[in-house]
Amino acid sequence: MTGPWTEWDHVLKVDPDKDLVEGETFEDVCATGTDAIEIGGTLDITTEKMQRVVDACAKYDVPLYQEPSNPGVVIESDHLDGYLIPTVFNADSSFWVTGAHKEWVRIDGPLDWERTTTEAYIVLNPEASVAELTEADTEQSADDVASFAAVAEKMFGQEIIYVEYSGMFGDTEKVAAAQDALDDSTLFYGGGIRDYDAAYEMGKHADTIVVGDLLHDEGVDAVRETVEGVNDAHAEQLEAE
Ligand SMILES: CC(C)=CCC/C(C)=C/CC/C(C)=C/CC/C(C)=C/COP(=O)(O)OP(=O)(O)O
Ligand SMILES: O=P(O)(O)OC[C@@H](O)CO
Ligand SMILES: [Mg+2]
Repeated sequence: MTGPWTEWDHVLKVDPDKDLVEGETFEDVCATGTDAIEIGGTLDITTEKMQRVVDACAKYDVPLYQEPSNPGVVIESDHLDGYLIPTVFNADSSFWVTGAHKEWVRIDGPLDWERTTTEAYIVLNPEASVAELTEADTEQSADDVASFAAVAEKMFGQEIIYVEYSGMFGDTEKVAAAQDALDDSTLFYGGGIRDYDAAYEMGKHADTIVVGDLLHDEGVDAVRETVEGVNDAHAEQLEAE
């Protein structure tokens, strides 16, 4: 099974707990050229905040995905193309690998399986809320990261492997190592992409870059530059092939 993410170069992650830059609208957000919008964050997320973003983006044609940080914030909406559900491969407790998921299925199942896909996270910035929450073991060498990626694809059949540096620009060597370890899965990279050059640089290693805080801090023009950065990196790779 292959999903639409195999075609994505750029994902914009909208945090429903954070404001847009003054004067900007969700219409502007949907017109940045991003391939998909993922709605989620670690802290202070509610169904009301989720719903507000989904409703605001509904009439534009960019694909919309919810990325819930816990089962309690999942919303049902025809406007959503699907649900991207994190599972944190280097979390301290199995709760963040399969436990929260089991509770979700127990309480709300059977789920909308057709529209539900997991993302195998490898969390690498110890300062990020997501690392603190899941008590992730962020001390991972390039070899470790590559091995996690291989386990996720080959043993657990994960379609999306997500190297997560939320809040900081990561180590390109580790992202490249993850890419080398994968055959078919899509490699997402997220964290600290703030301009064209950072998007271009990570675009050389990742299949898809995820841009988050920049939208809330700098706004849509800065996001559009990151779309250009990753698109240029991928176009050059195609030419070189
Ligand atoms: C079973 C269900 C429905 C959910 C569980 C999903 C899991 C395992 C969540 C744990 C990891 C997590 C909280 C992912 C949320 C997405 C994410 C990484 C958002 C970015 O987080 P940060 O940038 O660290 O947080 P803030 O921006 O909110 O500070
Ligand atoms: O907010 P930033 O640092 O862009 O990170 C993006 C995303 O990977 C967060 O989950
Ligand atoms: Mg964040």
